Amino acid sequence: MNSDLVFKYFDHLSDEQKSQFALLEALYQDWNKKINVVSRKDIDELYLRHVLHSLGIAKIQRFNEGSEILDVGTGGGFPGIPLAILFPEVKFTLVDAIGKKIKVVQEVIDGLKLENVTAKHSRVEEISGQFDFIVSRAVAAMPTFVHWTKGKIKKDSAHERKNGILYLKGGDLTDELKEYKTVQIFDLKDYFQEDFFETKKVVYLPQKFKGGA
Ligand SMILES: C[S@@+](CC[C@H](N)C(=O)[O-])C[C@H]1O[C@@H](n2cnc3c(N)ncnc32)[C@H](O)[C@@H]1O
Repeated sequence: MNSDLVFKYFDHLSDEQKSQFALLEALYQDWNKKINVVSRKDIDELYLRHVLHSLGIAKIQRFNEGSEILDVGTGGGFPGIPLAILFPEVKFTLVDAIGKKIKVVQEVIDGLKLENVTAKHSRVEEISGQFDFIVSRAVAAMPTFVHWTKGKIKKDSAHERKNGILYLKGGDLTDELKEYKTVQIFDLKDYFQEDFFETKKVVYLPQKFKGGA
């Protein structure tokens, strides 16, 4: 499996973007040997389980030039790094509480020569500034996540869709999301045909909602 999987679903990429996507495998293989940030099984399927999954957010929301996106609990750089390659005119801040993960993220940023990404070693609660959208995968249940990110979303929207949270989640979310009346759930199987996406979703929570924190 290689970066062709990405090109299958995302055309109109520049040569630079194509080479950045192609370079991800070597960069992660190399860094993962030194600092384990991606499981062995996942590194063999990097383009499916990490890169394409991260880009699922882009199938739901295209970010406008100049907008600012925060990736909370980015780990090895997901979903932030693939999105930053896809949207070179958008400013990304990738934050994680574990320093060695941010070290890998910084190495990948440098290796790809990405100029639109800042990696920060911090808990998200301590991050200042406001963002158009907050993206994430596999960090916390929605109520905790909403609490952590309170006040970090800009009020004025630069997109047709209201600013808010775009969270990659899987499985049955009925219970976790029951208090959020305005939540919208998008099935990634409607966009990607691989079995991996059968249960995968993008959860969109607009900034203002009833019943939340
Ligand atoms: C399961 S990993 C997911 C990593 C990445 N998002 C992915 O999907 O591959 C969860 C990450 O969230 C980070 N994390 C948890 N709570 C956090 C917080 N309050 N602020 C920043 N990072 C946090 C952890 O350090 C860990 O790297």
